[in-house]
Amino acid sequence: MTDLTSFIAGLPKAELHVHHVGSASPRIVAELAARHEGSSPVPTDPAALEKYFEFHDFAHFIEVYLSVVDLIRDAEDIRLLTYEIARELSRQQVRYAELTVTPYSSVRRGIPAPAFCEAIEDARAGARRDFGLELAWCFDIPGEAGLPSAEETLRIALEQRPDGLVSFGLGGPEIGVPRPQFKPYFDKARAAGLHSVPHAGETTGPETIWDAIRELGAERIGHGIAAAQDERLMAYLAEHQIPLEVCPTSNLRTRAVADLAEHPIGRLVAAGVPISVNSDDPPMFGTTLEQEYAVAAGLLGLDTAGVAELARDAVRHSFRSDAGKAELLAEIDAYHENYG
Ligand SMILES: O=c1[nH]cnc2c1ncn2[C@@H]1O[C@H](CO)[C@@H](O)[C@H]1O
Repeated sequence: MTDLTSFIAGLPKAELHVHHVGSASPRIVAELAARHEGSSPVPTDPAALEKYFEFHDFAHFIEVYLSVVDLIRDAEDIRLLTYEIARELSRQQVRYAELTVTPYSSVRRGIPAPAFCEAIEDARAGARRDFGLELAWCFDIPGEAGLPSAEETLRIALEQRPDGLVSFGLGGPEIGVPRPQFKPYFDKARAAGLHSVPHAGETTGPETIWDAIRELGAERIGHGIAAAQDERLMAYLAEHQIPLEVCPTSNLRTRAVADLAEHPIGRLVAAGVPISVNSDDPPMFGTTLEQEYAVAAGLLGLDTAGVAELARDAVRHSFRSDAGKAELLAEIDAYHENYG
């Protein structure tokens, strides 16, 4: 282990962009696939699963993602999945995580909204009790399912309003799914006190990010790497301190970027755009949050002080309480001071 790798491993962290089903470990996916063998294309064998998680492009990724979503059939699956995600995050010294969950997908498959919310909240209590990890939820609209899914996601968010819910998002494909159509739903979610965190500029250009800001009131942007193509947008993000949640390996694996060396993270940081580094769908992309910190450190030329600052930025950009932020920032400071 290099010095930087071991520094990253022990560093207390916050994770701001990680998808619920996309965080299912190969063991959990295999277990669920075995339970539903015959009715699902998802392989149960780990080597075959690794191959299944090789994506030709973003559309293929979403197709595979939804086949894994389809394995989750009841509230007990949700509870197990969420608790196991918390275990893995805490293993990486994650103290606070905003998990993007898509209640629409589960409710559509027959899990009632109250049972879904009860299951994630149970796991949240377990994560705090057993792992010292604070979980929060971003309820996202699966863009490919259109306006009915927006309506339903908003309804679930407002009617159930689980304690951990902090934000409202929009995921899935961007091509053919213009952001402005979702404005009424984001308006209502924001009026109810939820933060706005849509995906934008992952697979389409800077105009989608402008739409996310102007129409959806985005306070943070999921991915947003296309901002690097627009100087005026980068200046705007810097001036208004709208952070991007950057997930380098995800962009490589969905082929949003051809090569990590071409990843725009360096240009974004040089332009003063606030960023955090995140893992997105770690097992599906063969990565971890620790690995994303290492990748970012390589691309940005960071030493331990730079990596500690990256971890602080994620805390600062989070929707955690001020007291929670202060506690985690102090923990990062102490770790950095005492290291080595
Ligand atoms: O990188 C990503 N970009 C967009 N959506 C994603 C990504 N990873 C997982 N999802 C998930 O894809 C589903 C279908 O819309 C949603 O559940 C969304 O959360």
